Amino acid sequence: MSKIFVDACFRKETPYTPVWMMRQAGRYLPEYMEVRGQAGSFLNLCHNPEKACEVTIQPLDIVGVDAAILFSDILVIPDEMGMDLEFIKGQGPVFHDPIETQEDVDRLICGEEAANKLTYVYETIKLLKEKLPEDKALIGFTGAPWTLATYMIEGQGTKTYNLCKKMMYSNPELLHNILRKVTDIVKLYLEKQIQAGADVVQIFDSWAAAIEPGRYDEFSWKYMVEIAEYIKEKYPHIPVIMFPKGISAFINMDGVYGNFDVLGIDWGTPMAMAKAKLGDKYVLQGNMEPCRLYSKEETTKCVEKIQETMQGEGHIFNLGHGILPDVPVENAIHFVKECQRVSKKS
Ligand SMILES: Cc1c2[nH]c(c1CCC(=O)O)Cc1[nH]c(c(CCC(=O)O)c1C)Cc1[nH]c(c(CCC(=O)O)c1C)Cc1[nH]c(c(C)c1CCC(=O)O)C2
Repeated sequence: MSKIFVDACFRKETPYTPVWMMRQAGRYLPEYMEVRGQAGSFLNLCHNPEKACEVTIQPLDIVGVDAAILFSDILVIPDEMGMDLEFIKGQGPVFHDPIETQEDVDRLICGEEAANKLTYVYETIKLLKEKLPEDKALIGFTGAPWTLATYMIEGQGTKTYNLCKKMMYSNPELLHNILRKVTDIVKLYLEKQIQAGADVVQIFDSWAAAIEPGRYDEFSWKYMVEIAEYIKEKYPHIPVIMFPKGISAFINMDGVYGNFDVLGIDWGTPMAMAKAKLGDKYVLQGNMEPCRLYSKEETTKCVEKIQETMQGEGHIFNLGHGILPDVPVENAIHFVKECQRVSKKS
């Protein structure tokens, strides 16, 4: 049976434009909070294939999205490289011993060895393949090397990225050594997700906009393209989605290149501009401002506007970044229904 989401990634005719939401499995769902409570913590939930499978499926049943995204986190990679991830309430993810020197990089577990430690992710995917309806696609994912490196160097989330940027401008070789190690693991990680059953993969570069546009290729995009091309060469039937958040300047400079299928557009980039520059080359995914979800009227207006721009051609509906924890579930359901309604072909 064909999957509408995979078809749309390859620009094939679909009965309507499929929709999913970044962070769709998460805290806005009371059902998620209940399972997380049973698991004890967010990381325990990631490590428990049965429960991770359950929360992956929740938004399909409750909100009606057209694809599932594996429940995990981008930071399980540095965790398994030996960096010891902790999620601290009110603070977010923390690595207590961030990377400062080449010796720190040399200590990291790399390649196959690190990728093989992520067995709980592959087990979750295998379980999901048994449980998901045949017409729903399963999206596997990873963080982009740059976004992962920001946490590995800063030790936590940051507003200024000063430690990363100090390294970028004063010791770029060290930064490239980190990016190289992470890239090599990510290639294997995505490959193993595909072998376990992922139908599509997305690379999240959430902190792309921290890099000045003229240096974005050098420190992030070229590594993302290397990963995408590794996957496309071996698994051409698997769509690859790139999500470099906040790169309208990069789009404007025609800096987007590479062998992948779908480009995720963040909410700060006008869809019409992305379409004019790249709509012939890539299917575009996005891009409602996630806070529109606080108002059903604003949601409808935005969905209609995106539909008017994209006309159901080479498009996948999504938010322009993740859904926030305090969004009413009924508004998320409204968003999904509206996307399916406005794009339905009669
Ligand atoms: C930067 C980043 C992270 N994680 C992720 C990114 C890239 C995407 C983006 O930009 O939003 C990706 C991610 N994180 C999570 C998923 C699961 C799948 C899905 O999208 O539903 C995915 C794809 C679950 C999660 N990851 C996290 C939660 C909340 C944890 C909880 O239940 O308390 C979930 C559901 C925690 C997390 N994880 C991360 C942070 C900064 C935080 C804490 C901040 C926050 O609380 O939102 C790192």
